Amino acid sequence: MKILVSWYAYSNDFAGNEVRTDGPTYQFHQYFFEHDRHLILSSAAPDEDPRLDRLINRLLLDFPGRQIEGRGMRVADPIDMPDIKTKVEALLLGLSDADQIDLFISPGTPAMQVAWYLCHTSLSLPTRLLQTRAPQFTKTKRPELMVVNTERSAVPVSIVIREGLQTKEAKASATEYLITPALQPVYDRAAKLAQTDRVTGLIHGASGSGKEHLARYIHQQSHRSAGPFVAVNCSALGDTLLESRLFGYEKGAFTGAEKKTEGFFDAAREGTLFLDEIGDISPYMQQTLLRVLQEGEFTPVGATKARKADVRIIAATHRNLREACEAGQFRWDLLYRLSVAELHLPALAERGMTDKRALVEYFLKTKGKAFKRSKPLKLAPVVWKHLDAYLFPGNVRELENLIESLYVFAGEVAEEADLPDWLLTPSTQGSTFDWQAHEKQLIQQALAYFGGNKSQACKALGYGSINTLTAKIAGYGLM
Ligand SMILES: Nc1ncnc2c1ncn2[C@@H]1O[C@H](COP(=O)(O)OP(=O)(O)OP(=O)(O)O)[C@@H](O)[C@H]1O
Repeated sequence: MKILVSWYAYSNDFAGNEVRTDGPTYQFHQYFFEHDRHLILSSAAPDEDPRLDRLINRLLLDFPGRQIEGRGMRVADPIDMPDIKTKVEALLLGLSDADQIDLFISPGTPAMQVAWYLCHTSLSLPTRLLQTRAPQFTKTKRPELMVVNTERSAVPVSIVIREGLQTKEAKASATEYLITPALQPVYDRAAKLAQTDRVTGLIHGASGSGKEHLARYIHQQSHRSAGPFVAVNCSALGDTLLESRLFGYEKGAFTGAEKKTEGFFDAAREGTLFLDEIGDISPYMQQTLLRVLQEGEFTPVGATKARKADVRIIAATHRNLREACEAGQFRWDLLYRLSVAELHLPALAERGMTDKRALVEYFLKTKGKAFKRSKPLKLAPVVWKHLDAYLFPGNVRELENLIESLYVFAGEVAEEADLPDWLLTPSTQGSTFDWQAHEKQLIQQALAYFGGNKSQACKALGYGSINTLTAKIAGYGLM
């Protein structure tokens, strides 16, 4: 899909209240539009710009059948470049499935043009920068279209950003993050998010599935990596404590506030603030946080002046926040603010057998180093079978802890006796291993876990095709 994105020009696209047919937006449609969709941006709040509606209606009237949409970007100050950049970055990330995103840069303020330029050079999205030359400046007396050649323009900031990104790649080395095939799409998305400066991310995933790990990855890949990464578990703190910890407080703000204290927003300045279990915060904190996200400022408890928040927020939750919103427990407007870039981490059982085995190998290696073993621990075949059979409801953390405990208790080779009881299912215990009973039980467990969904069960069990699973289900009389 080919998408065109542009601001509209407040004066050049209008003469009074009338749409100008010699304005840049109209002329683009008249001469150059060959796109599947045009997103026209306005600095007003969504659905609050009658001029934008007028422009779109006129274009649709004169160029019927075109897909043209308006988007209110809520930019309070049209020359506030960092704010504009953050907002268009978020928008562009949401279009990341497009084959081509053409940024028509002629309409808009210089700050808007610079923001387009920076997005084009710093995000690895399929963007092109397009400009038009007005007819009065061309020999043909028709407007001309130009693709801006960014390779030849030497704007230092883009070079700094690119160099910055390269060093960060080296920093987040492959040994810290095991990116298995099932995780690749979510880590790819995370890497794109990392290239933006302040776009907020929302990570969904069950407990122990690696949400904080992924948030750290985004931080380390971003140009904020030189700054701090601060993680806060929101569910562990009540309202008053959470508020004072997040925003800090003034001396005397409440009983026990003996000296002015900085909060996590200060501690994470120029870095990333990870808000874990965001789904558990109270309605009061939801409202407070929404204000901070909207205004980019926070006020320490007891202070009268607000401070600029220079952090990227990544939130995480194990809850389904849409359902929580429907049930009236979470604010839709906060969800929309947080979920500019949503990332879904699969539970370990959904990631399939190959992924699980890769993780076991990975932790055997990394924990071997941590425990200063000359050789990594080996697992007896029967131990592998137990691990295959177990669905790890506690996800990666549970698997990691298990390998650690084996390093503590096992010799050079971990045997069945080294495994904790809870991991041994009755059919897998004992010296004469009954593989068929074991496999039957495994299939039953997987089907129950995935609510009868065969394709998910098939993936978790590591069978090559669903036919294999269907045949086994029939063979074991599990129909
Ligand atoms: N891709 C990965 N590569 C290596 N280690 C990982 C990966 N994902 C998770 N881990 C490890 O698994 C453990 C659990 O991860 P993490 O703490 O990020 O989970 P979480 O989803 O944030 O958990 P919770 O919801 O309970 O806070 C950590 O020790 C982390 O290092």
